Amino acid sequence: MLEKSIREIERERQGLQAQEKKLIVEIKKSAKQGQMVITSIDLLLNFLGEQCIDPTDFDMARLDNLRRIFRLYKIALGEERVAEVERHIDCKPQKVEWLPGFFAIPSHVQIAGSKSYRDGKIYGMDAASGAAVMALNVSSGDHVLDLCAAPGAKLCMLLDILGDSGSLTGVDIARHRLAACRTMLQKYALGDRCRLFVADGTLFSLLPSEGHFELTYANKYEENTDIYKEWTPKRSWKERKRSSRARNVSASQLVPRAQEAELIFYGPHSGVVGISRTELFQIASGSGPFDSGYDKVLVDAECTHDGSIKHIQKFEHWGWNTLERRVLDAQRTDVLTYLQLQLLTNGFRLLKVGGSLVYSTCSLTVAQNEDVVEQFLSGNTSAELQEINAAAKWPCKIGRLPKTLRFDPLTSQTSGLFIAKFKKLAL
Ligand SMILES: C[S@@+](CC[C@H](N)C(=O)[O-])C[C@H]1O[C@@H](n2cnc3c(N)ncnc32)[C@H](O)[C@@H]1O
Repeated sequence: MLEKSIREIERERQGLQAQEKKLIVEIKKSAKQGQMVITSIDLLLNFLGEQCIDPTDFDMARLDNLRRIFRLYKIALGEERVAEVERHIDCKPQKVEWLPGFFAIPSHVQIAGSKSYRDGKIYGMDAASGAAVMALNVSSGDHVLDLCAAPGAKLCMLLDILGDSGSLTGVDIARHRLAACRTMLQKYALGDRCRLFVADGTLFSLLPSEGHFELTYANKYEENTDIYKEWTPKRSWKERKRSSRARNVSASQLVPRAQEAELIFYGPHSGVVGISRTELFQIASGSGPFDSGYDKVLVDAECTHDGSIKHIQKFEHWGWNTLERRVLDAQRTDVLTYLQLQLLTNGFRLLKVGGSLVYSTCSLTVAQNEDVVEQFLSGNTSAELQEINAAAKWPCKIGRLPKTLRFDPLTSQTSGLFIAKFKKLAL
């Protein structure tokens, strides 16, 4: 009975896909014949055509059939667990050969209801996003900053790679999104070396806590309210009041100041436990360079998400008429490119000399990618674009600037993503 209805649903889905495909072909034909049937899908095709994707190849039905990708959590524990996942999702996952720990399954197979997912053994993550993390080349002991961290797929992968040394600081301006990120850390038990701040990444100024501070007997047991004890979801009344005061101040201004970064989570080995509030909130002032900056910085910037298949597919529910406002609006793009440049500049300011930064967006527009990179390079003489060595084996294209990379659904069988990597030189 159940099997029959699943089959029916699948048939219906395929029917809808075929209809949609026909519609797109018709739109293209009409446009070619000069009958101006301009619809939002057409606008999207034109928009993508002006960027990197050939609109004659771009078809929604094909995107819908792209494989679903998941990452095996704690791959160091062995890939034999794939057999267990296979039992739980009732489908044989295929290894993504160019990206360790990543597996592909057909798009109709859902992982969210499976036992492997519920038990925190796998999480859904696009392979291009995995590539952005790999490009950063994080090694054990690194102090890493993720400046636009929520909802946290890249943050989790970074922590997984980091293992049991170093630290990770996750920052995001959206409290509810960062709270979801905290839930994810707890689900996957990855939070040991992580601290999360609600803050504006364009102003964030806290350097990594090197974690030299041990929680002494005295400050563990004495009533010293200025020293961070082990994190507990139930915060003291005093602490709740302090953060609500900070929130009110930030709400009354347009953006929070760096000092108003609000700590919403920290693990026992994140360098927070045992230090005082004054020590934690020491501000990196000026434009650097700082000896004590971060070894690696990820700026996975806010963007129009036009390369994200998941995002574009949401317009089927939101209505294609909202596309112009949400994706194609030139004014919104201007605001975003300004934000992207500010995020990149501040992330780079907090980077150690010799350290690396990865800038990525899931937009395919030149304005949000190569143009931002060019502007940034022209104002930062200590920044050098770096070759991403691992990319030699990746199914992606070179961007419009040498050494930058572009993933797109057709070339890479992934969501769209732009990646650029920089090194900070001593001047
Ligand atoms: C593309 S998403 C990041 C995705 C995330 N890296 C991941 O892998 O799950 C961009 C994020 O930037 C955040 N954001 C937007 N403006 C920001 C700002 N000024 N400072 C910090 N984060 C910001 C958004 O709230 C959003 O969560």
